[in-house]
Formats: sequence, structure tokens, C-alpha cells
Amino acid sequence: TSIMAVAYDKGVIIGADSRTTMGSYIANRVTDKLTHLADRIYCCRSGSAADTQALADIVTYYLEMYSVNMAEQPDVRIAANMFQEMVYSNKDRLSAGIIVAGWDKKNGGKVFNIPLGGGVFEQPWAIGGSGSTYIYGYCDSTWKAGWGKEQTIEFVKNALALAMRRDGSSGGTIRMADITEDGVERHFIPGDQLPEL
Ligand SMILES: C#CCCCC(=O)N[C@@H](Cc1ccccc1)C(=O)N[C@@H](CC(C)C)B(O)O
Repeated sequence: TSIMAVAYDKGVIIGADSRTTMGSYIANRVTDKLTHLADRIYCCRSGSAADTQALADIVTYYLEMYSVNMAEQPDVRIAANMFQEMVYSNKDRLSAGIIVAGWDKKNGGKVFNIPLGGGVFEQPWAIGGSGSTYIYGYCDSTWKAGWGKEQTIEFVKNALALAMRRDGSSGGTIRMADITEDGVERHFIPGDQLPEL
């Protein structure tokens, strides 16, 4: 897996490849790793498909309870803390690298990285999954603060395409989503239209 989330002035762009593997077999070449948790809050999933689906389902339920009991929408940070608590306290039994990202009224676009150990790290951008190891240099040297929507989308697209070319556990298509005050807009790049960098 190659997953990514980048905050920008109006919100956040999330992205992922679409490969699910079972050893060298590609079990799903059109996986959707961008998972809806609550209004304008998503997570990008890497690691065990089963573990991350189970965790996302539990957080989705908890966030619904939050909305009902607090009579207001949860901040992105709340969703990140819920994942962290479960990943940290079950770290020896789970394989789940999650990026929680979204937009909330108080804080705007936010990115929280939750790697395998269960730490939570608020960052302007985050990459994750096996493919991310191949693009740290590209991302560190390319990302700039102050980009708008188009530049951020371009950055996510190019970074994921580079990771997908080098990582055998990443591939297929690129799925992206743009999360802002106006809502969520999905973007899709078919496997035969990936940028050739
Ligand atoms: C057998 C089996 C594994 C079932 C499918 C399965 O979880 N594949 C995993 C790789 C993996 C992980 C942990 C144990 C085994 C196999 C996979 O493709 N993960 C991708 C993300 C998920 C959310 C689709 B990515 O991280 O590569």
C-alpha cells in the first residue's frame, strides 16, 4: 500500500493506491483504501485489510455516538485519538498503519498519522504503507507550505505514482478525495493513465 494525506489552505487531499495482496497474488486491484468515518472525516488504510476494516467500523460507530451525545460534529482530532487508543493498546496483535484526515469548522484541514506503534502525530502532510518508503525523499524535497488545491492534488498524484512504480505491494489505480467546508469530492486515475514521471 501507498497512502498519503496533505493539508492545504481550504482543506485536505487524501490519496491511495488500490492494490490488496495475499503474498504475491493480487486479491483486489481496485481496493478503496479511503474510508469514510464521519462527516468530512476519512482515514487512509494500510496493513491488514481485516484489522483496518474492523478498526474503521468501530471508530465510525463511536463517532456516531459522539455526534448524538454531544449534539455536534466531532473534530478530526477526536477520530484520530479513537484510532490511537485502539492501535496502541493492541499493538502486539494489530497490523494497522492509519492516516486520519479531514476538515472541521474549528481547525480546517487536518492530518493525523498513526503508525504501527500507536503514536499519533499531527502533520501538514503524511505518507504511509509499504510504498511510502520509496518517496520520502521526493516528498521532503517537493512539498511546500501555502499550495492551493490544484498544486496539492498534483503532488499527491505524482508521489503515489512514483511509489506504485517501485513497490510491489502497491499498484492499480489512484483514488483521491478533496475534503473541504463544501464537502467531499472524489477523483480517480485509471491504471493506464498514471503520470509517467
Ligand atoms: C492472506 C492474507 C491477507 C489478506 C489481505 C490483506 O490484508 N493484505 C494486506 C497485506 C497483508 C497485511 C497483513 C497481513 C497479510 C497481508 C494488504 O494488501 N494491505 C494493503 C492495505 C489494505 C488496507 C488493503 B497495503 O498495506 O499493502
